[in-house]
Amino acid sequence: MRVPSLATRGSLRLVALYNGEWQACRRTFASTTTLPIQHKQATNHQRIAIRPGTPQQSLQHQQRRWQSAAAAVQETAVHDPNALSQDAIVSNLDPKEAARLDKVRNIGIAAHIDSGKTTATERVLFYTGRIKDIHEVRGRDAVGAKMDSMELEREKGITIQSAATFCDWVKKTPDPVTGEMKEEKYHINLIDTPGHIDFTIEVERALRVLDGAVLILCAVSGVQSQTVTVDRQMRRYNVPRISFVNKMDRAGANPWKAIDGINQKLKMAAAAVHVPIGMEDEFKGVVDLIRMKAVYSEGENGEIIREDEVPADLREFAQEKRRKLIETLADVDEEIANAFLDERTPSPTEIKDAIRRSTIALKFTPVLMGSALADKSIQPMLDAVCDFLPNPSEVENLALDRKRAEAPVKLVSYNSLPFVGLAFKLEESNFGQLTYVRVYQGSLRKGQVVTNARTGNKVKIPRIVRMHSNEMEDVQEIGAGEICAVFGIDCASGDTFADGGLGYSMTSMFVPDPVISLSIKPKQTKDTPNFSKAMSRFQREDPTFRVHVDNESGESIISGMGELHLSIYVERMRREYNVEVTTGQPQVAYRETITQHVPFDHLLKKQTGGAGDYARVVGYMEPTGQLGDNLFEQKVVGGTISEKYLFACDKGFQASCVEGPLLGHKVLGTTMVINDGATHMTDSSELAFKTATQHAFRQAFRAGQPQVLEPLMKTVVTAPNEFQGNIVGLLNKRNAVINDTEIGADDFVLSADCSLNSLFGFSSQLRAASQGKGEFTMEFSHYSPAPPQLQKELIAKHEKEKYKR
Ligand SMILES: Nc1nc2c(ncn2[C@@H]2O[C@H](COP(=O)(O)OP(=O)(O)OP(=O)(O)O)[C@@H](O)[C@H]2O)c(=O)[nH]1
Repeated sequence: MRVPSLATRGSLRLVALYNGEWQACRRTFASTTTLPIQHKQATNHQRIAIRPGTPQQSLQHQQRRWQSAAAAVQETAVHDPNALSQDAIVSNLDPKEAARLDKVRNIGIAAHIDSGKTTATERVLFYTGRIKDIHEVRGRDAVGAKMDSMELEREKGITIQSAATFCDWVKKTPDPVTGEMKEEKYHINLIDTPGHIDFTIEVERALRVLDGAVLILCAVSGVQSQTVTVDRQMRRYNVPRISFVNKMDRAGANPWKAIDGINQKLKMAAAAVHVPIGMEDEFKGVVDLIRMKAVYSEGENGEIIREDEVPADLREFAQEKRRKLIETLADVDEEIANAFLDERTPSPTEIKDAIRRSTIALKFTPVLMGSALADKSIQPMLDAVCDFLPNPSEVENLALDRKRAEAPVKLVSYNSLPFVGLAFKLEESNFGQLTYVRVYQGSLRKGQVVTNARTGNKVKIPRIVRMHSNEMEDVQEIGAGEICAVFGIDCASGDTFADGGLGYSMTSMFVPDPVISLSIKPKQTKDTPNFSKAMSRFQREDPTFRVHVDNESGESIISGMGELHLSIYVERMRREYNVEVTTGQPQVAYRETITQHVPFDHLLKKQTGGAGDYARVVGYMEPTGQLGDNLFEQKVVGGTISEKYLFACDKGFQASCVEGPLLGHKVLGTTMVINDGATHMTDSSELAFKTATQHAFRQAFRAGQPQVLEPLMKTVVTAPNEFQGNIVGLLNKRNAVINDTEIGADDFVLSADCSLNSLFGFSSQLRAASQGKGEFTMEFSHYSPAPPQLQKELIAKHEKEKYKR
């Protein structure tokens, strides 16, 4: 193992623990070393100490030393990742750099459909001075909210694409002793995400790159189906969240039900940090339970925040909820637990610190309350973002070092370290392709040359902008831990960019498989070039939107996450590319599998003059057990088939799985084992073994009691109670399995598993059965055998089409 780097120069000493010894680091500084190398016995692993120079040295001079030292520390980490921890670097950050990062927040707003994400973001932009007026989603002025910039979003009143913006929030806190107001300015990068599951990739990639999130819940509905999905996505990327119960002005608002939902359905410890003052149309503000102060939103747009004593009629209730908050914190935070055991009431600062610690540790979520539409209590939510969500240096981000067998390396949001950034979203704009980049380490400057880790291509960054919905602001440089967009780089969504020498790449986001597809073609052949352009752009921008040409019919098939998803692209094609298209019936992404163990012994033997084809494969096929990935195994003993030919067999198996024998859909949950065979001295070839395997696969598959599988969707229907009978009837007709029904004061929520196939046209029937008041969401759950009659029909139809061709 290499001795870690050692840097000593002037009075700056950088010492690192290595093999149980403290050693000073020497690297770039070796030639100018003026201090002797330090050797100290130490027992404490993972500690790095960087000591500043003497006070006589200029600040700038010291600063440079700090930066070089930190670069050396990271170099040490690269060679011996165990030599230091991120905490060590962070705790030794240049104080100026640490102060900058402390005031940066990268957050996302995510929630179930229509919970008020865009409306809340509009208020955030207004109160931070980014926009001059407030415009509503589906508002009467027909302008639409700032973050819904796409024409279709404004028309439909839904968010389709996530939109990024940034703002500065000046947090005002009274000094606990003097009562004097202290102002702190925070820089917030914010992404508003869509709620519809059809656009789930937008949430996925936003959460991949954000450090914290605001989970919005509706005060009437509480935890809803997509809240559960968003919760899952937040957990996937370890994103700490604060929760905001919105719509407190609505009739039937009940924030305590929402909090129960977070505790029970999301299994996340949650407690209110607010108590509402007034409810429904009497909602005026909140009691801050940490400081025990009433906070009113006043003025025409709630821009004036007035603090007062807690109203007398709420004091007891507020005390009870404060105790509940402390109790919940005691379960997740040791310091509060100790105070609780000592029967001591923790101070407001202790409570605040405990909320911050446990939120960042993903053990707790503080729950705030307000109403975005009624302009109430949004500023306290912004304060909570600053108080409880992490700054970029408090989040662990790893890259894989490809030069060292993909060993994980911790990235540090430090401007002077080599640059590492992740391209998480692509968008076509009037000025060319726009790539959103999260800078994890180092800074990115205009004109800088960076390397795409996937392709190895070097690119020069021609232009950097900060996005404000669809507007942009040019910047020369963007610091570590921030989000920006760059023009003129060719890449795919999820690519890592890094400074030339670094072989780092970051793991990308989770991309769900499409579940629905339809055939599509332009109505007029003259539109074909524009049609192709649109298709390739949409595919580049959205990894859940796929296009392929069907081998048999020659038709273009688009696939995506749901009917709405595909219909939005069809509509965008018309509006943005002037292409009218004809589409076929939506098709379900079926799968095929076998249900029985089948042995095979297949011989391919052809003699057509010259060298022939010879390959014999023997083995068996069987269900893998779960409907997961397919598996190829070779158990050949005695070398009857060489490695090279077995590799060809594997290829043949993989190719067979792409188009199943029943319907031409993908194969799932099938294992093929080859345990014997025969090879001919001259006639065997890789092609012969690949073909023989494909033949054997087809025959064995048909003999293995094959089945057509269809996607089952987790379906959640919400409607007024009086329509429950009608709706249950509708679902029964579709053979849905009803898992749960929750009856509220006005509405009921029904969860069922229903096949995607039987859900086509469901939305219009639901509307008819509930006087337009019912809503439903669906999300892919799992594959399950299709009903036998449907399987027969599908197979017969496929055979007929094959025969026609
Ligand atoms: N009563 C009431 N209505 C609200 C409130 N906040 C938002 N709304 C309304 O709820 C509807 C949905 O609001 P949006 O802000 O578009 O919700 P969203 O979560 O961004 O929607 P999607 O992104 O499409 O999922 C709009 O009609 C808003 O006016 C609120 O605090 N109170």
